[in-house]
Parts: sequence; structure tokens; C-alpha cells
Amino acid sequence: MSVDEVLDVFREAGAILEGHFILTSGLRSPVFLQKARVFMHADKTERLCRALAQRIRSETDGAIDYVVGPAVGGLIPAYETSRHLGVPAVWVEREDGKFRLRRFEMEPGAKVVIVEDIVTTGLSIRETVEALRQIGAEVVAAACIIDRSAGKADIGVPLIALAEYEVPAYSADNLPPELSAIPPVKPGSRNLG
Ligand SMILES: O=P(O)(O)OC[C@H]1O[C@H](OP(=O)(O)OP(=O)(O)O)[C@H](O)[C@@H]1O
Ligand SMILES: O=C(O)c1cc(=O)[nH]c(=O)[nH]1
Ligand SMILES: [Mg+2]
Repeated sequence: MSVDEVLDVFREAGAILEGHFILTSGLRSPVFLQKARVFMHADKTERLCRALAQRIRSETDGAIDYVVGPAVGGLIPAYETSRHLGVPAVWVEREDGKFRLRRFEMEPGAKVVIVEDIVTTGLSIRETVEALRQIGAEVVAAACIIDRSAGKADIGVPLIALAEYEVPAYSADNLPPELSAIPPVKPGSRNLG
């Protein structure tokens, strides 16, 4: 799929929100990609994840044992992408704030591909890589639907992005006046009580 085709899916689903958003990294942005509004539609999700699975197959060597999704945003795309790759999908979720594979066993040396929804700074993927390495898994690559860093995020493993779409983000102490004027909202699940 082309970048425009991917963004059209987000546009059609009303998933490109404008306002003042607190991102999971703490950065602020005037744009939020509300992926849940895409993933609520099985047909749109299938189209995106089929294309992502094709990219994963062509850009990784050898067999993959598992797809791993970082909860919450990675759950649905990891599951749907795994269906097209023909391997099981598991997930990491936060326990005391840290990602952990709480519900599954994984044999040491298992080859995994992380499937995320959105990448901004790459922080969530780096945390997922760390959790998987701690249990002896081999992270072959990570993949995402949209990379908001447009290739700049350093995650320490190859990143396969279905689309790169650069969106501005600012530190909280360096906001442009038009953002300062809007009360911020935090849509994601990190640090939810
Ligand atoms: O590259 P990063 O700077 O880490 O940003 C991207 C992450 O932010 C969102 O997760 P969030 O923690 O907001 O919660 P969610 O998965 O519940 O949406 C998204 O699902 C990615 O995991
Ligand atoms: O960086 C984030 O937290 C983030 C950005 C975005 O556009 N969508 C999302 O779900 N998370
Ligand atoms: Mg997430």
C-alpha cells in the first residue's frame, strides 16, 4: 500500500484528530492518530495488516515463531498481522508500569517480530524489545502501521513501517502559542490509574 492509501484509511475512519495531545513519551502534538477508530473496522484492519504482513515476509529472513503486540494499541494489529503470517500472536502488557509477557510462555531463542500501531519516539518498542530479551527471545524486527518519526526513531532493531508520516511534536516547555491555548488531553493508556 502507498502512504496515501494508508492515510486515506485513517481519514475515512475519522482517525486523524486535531487538538492538543499528550503523547505516551510526554511530548505534545497538534495531531493524534486515533488508531482505535481504524481497528474497530475489521475490513480496514485486514487491509492494512495484510499489507504489513507482506512487508514483514519480504524484509525478514527465515521463520518467525511469534508476533508480539504491545498492549493496548498493538493488540489488534499484532493479532491480524499474525493471521496473515500464519504464526501465533501474543502480547506484552504493563505490570507496575513495565511491559511483561504475563500470560504466555516463550521458549528461549524464539524468533519474534513486534507489531505496533504507531511509532512516535520508539520508546514503547524499545521497552518491548527489552522485555522480550529478558526472557531470551530474539527480536528479528519490529513493524508498525504508521511511523510518525518518518524513520528517525532508533529502536535498535530494523523497523518496517507500512507508512511514514511526519507529524510535529514538542516538549511541554516549548509549546507553540496555538497549542498552549488549548487544554491538553492524553488519549493513550500509559500511566492510567
Ligand atoms: O513511539 P512512542 O513514543 O512510544 O509512541 C507510540 C506508542 O504510543 C501509543 O501507546 P500508548 O502508550 O499511548 O497507549 P495505547 O497503546 O493504549 O494507545 C502507541 O500505541 C504506541 O505504543
Ligand atoms: O505518541 C503517541 O503516544 C501516539 C501518537 C499517535 O498519533 N497515536 C497514538 O496512538 N499514540
Ligand atoms: Mg501503545
